[in-house]
Amino acid sequence: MSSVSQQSDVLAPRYDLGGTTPYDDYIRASALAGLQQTRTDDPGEMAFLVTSQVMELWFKLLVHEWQTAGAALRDDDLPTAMTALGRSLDELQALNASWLPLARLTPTQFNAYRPALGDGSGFQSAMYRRLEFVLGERSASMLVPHAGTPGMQAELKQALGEPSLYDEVLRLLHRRGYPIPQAVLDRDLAQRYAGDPAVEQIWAEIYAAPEREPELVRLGETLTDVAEAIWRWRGDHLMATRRAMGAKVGTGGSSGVAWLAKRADALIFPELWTARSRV
Ligand code: HEM
Ligand SMILES: N[C@@H](CC(=O)c1ccccc1NC=O)C(=O)O
Repeated sequence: MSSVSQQSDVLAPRYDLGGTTPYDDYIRASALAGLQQTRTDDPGEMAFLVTSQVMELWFKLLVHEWQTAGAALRDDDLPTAMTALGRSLDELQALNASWLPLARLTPTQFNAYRPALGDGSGFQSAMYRRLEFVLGERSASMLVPHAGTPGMQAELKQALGEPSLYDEVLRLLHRRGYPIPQAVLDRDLAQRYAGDPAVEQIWAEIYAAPEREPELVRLGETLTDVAEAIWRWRGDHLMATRRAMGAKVGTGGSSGVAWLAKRADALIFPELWTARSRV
């Protein structure tokens, strides 16, 4: 019998690193571990704080993936775009799984630390807004809550003027000869894109003959997967909120569940959904 543990040449890791910690130099784990400052003695608050921070990190990574995908589409490099989009689907699954520690909060449990949140609200998350902007969900009014952090606001403002991931998809379709209306190509990038019947028809045609442009069907389906995962994140957020605080007013000043329900209803990349009725 030979198992790895019985081999005499098994090396233990280095213990003496000569006064440096290369892991920490790269991962910055000690800096990260210094960022969990709770405001109450309630043992449940840490789960709220860490889950929110974990989600912020996933938001950041997703923005990175979709920026990578957008830049690759601009270069007509579909393989690089698809690889980044594929990674983002796995990351979205992990993001959505991170609702679990908050999904069953009772109002009593949430109330134990809710007052310590003050006027803070996820509505004020700049990284979430950045994520929505890169997907094409955008409006200038969403810059207003970030006036208190001028650096973040400037970054968001710049993002508002850049093509979204979906804009890059439409431009790619245009370069491939699909008749994307000029008004769609020239539209004000700072506004939310509500969809266009001509673009809907183009997707319907791509889907109706999948053997003609299989990689465009795969792109459409991967974007649909992204849209569905975002819809799930919003739905899970809505249900966690409903369980934790019922119909109370939100710390951000909204009517809470009723406001979230309205936002959770909308689907991103609308034409990829409406086109299905035409195939
Ligand atoms: C028990 C847990 C949570 C509750 C009860 C809750 C509640 C709410 C409520 C009521 C709103 C509406 C705005 C307001 O008036 O405050 C909101 C918005 C928001 N929350 Fe949460 N939330 C929870 C957890 C989280 C977590 C973990 C995140 C992740 C960072 C998050 C991110 C957001 C975002 C991004 C918005 C704005 C959504 C939009 O603009 O459409 N929330 N939340
Ligand atoms: N809007 C929530 C509180 C909330 O979600 C929150 C508050 C402060 C900091 C972060 C929060 N949520 C998620 O990031 C509430 O009304 O209780």
